[in-house]
Amino acid sequence: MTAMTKVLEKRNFRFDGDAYITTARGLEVLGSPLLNKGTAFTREERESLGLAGLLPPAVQSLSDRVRRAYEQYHEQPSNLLKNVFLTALQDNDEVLFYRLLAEHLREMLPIIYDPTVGEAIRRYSHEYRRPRGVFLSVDEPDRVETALAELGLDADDVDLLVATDAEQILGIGDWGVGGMEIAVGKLAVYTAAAGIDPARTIPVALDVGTDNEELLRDPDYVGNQHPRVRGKRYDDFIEAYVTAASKLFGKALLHWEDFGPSNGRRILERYRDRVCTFNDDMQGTGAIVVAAALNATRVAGTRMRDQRILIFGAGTAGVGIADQLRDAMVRDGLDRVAATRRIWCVDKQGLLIHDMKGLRDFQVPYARAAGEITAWSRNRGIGLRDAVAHVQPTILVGTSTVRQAFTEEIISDIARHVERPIIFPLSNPTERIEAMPDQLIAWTDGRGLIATGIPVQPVTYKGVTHTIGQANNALLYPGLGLGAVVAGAARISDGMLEAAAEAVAGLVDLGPPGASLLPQVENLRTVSAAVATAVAERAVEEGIARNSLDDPARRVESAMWQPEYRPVRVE
Ligand SMILES: NC(=O)c1ccc[n+]([C@@H]2O[C@H](COP(=O)([O-])OP(=O)(O)OC[C@H]3O[C@@H](n4cnc5c(N)ncnc54)[C@H](O)[C@@H]3O)[C@@H](O)[C@H]2O)c1
Ligand SMILES: O=C(O)C[C@H](O)C(=O)O
Ligand SMILES: [Mg+2]
Repeated sequence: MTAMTKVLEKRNFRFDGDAYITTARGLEVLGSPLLNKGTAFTREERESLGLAGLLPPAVQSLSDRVRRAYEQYHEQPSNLLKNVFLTALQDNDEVLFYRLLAEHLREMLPIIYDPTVGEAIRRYSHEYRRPRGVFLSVDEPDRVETALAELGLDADDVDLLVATDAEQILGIGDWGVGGMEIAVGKLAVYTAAAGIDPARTIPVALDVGTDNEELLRDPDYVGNQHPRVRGKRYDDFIEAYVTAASKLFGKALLHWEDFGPSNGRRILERYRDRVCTFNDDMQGTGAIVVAAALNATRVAGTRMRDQRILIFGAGTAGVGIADQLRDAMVRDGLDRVAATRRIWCVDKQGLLIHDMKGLRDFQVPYARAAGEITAWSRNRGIGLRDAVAHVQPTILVGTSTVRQAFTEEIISDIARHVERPIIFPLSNPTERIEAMPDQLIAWTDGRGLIATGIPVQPVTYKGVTHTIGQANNALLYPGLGLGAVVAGAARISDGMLEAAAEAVAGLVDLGPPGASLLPQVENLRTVSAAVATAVAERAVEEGIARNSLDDPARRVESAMWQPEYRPVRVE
């Protein structure tokens, strides 16, 4: 057998609905994280799979293994090492990893996902132990299809691919091949939150080089050590990826994560009508912010159509949020032009104005006419403070990556004009957040309606405990993905995003003072089930579902993979 035909062999197991059937024996079984149960293999399985001498005698249960793993987790001295420990656990025994995560979701989500994942991405080449996912290189566009085929998966074996080119990871910029960790982390959340079967997912690093000087100089860097490729070669590479993924896994959803603003938007526009695809930072974020804004306006007793919205940081997420808030105002009765005019964007060069230099194409719809602001002082652009003073926003969104940009002066100014200011500092990770909730609550004298991108503790102020919702796309994209998979959606429509946002918003009890605007992360499974059902129903209504669904809620429930050990039998 040649080396090539060997790597293209089919995966060494299949699932028959009840048990894994495998051709693997001995160490190969223990080295396969989807099959491995370690000390939980039964005596019969040990005998038939050639494991009898490879394991200590005790036969333990999944809960025994979870208990031990939890103790080991607590022995890790830092969040980064906890992340490394969990990664190793996932690479050893996926069921154990997901059960442990499910039982300690609130505690462990910030370790496998935001904010610790940011540190894991920075340290990727140094903490590197073993690969996970598929690494595609811009220098070898002809190998894209072969590389994806090397997993040995058939067309019906894959539901979902999460790909990143890592140009704008969270708010920490360009981290080259280390971006693989965000694809892996997003997929872990898909499984923990929505029960997407981990065996049916593929994380993909689209390695186009990096402009990060630190990585270019680092002898340990494991990615392509050259500057980012742009222009036609970049586009051809993305095209090769979409073509190969669609050819090999025709029904799979293609999720894009943490691209730079212009590439992210261009890619989405190019492929959104061609394949089932979405950009999480633009669309997932936009939809979760709509959910939080719908609930905030309910608490404030105001209408969506009456909001004045100021977006600070008009990049991928900021403009994605603007688009969906605009659509939400249109649904509340405004025409598109009037809705757009209720949104102001401030970026590095200040308030976006038509005649300014360096305006990016996707920012143009939100740029203000120069005539509109003639009365405003304009020496060196209109910064956030002046824009706030003139606009008096009812909703302030931060997607700028600028820590502490929302100052006491700015927030107090808003609080003087607006009864219940809605303030969402969404930049991740923690070191990038525009203001912490305890500050925002104090500066608005408890009237602010707050949601953040990172997980934060509740804030007690003058006797009221404010629970802070996590306006992170993690509350939305897993259900969106599951709904699309269950429906066999041919594409992801704006209607499906709207349905997802409304489903999330509808799950919250807004009655108690200080109530969170969004569901709590420990309820991720319930949230994702509701989102998936609403999304699948909408896909059917819009005629883009390829599967027929008589009872979408039941189909969603039964599609959810559960972290439990299944029998392993020999082929
Ligand atoms: N909560 C969520 O679910 C969520 C989702 C996506 C992104 N984010 C966060 O939002 C932030 C932005 O992400 P992105 O993907 O949109 O990045 P991006 O690079 O596309 O956008 C950031 C924007 O902020 C602008 N900016 C930078 N410095 C500024 C300054 N001093 N003043 C005004 N504007 C400034 C940049 O010019 C850019 O337009 C990140 O921290 C990311 O983690 C959060
Ligand atoms: O990854 C996250 O925590 C949310 C978002 O996709 C981001 O880029 O910040
Ligand atoms: Mg992101």
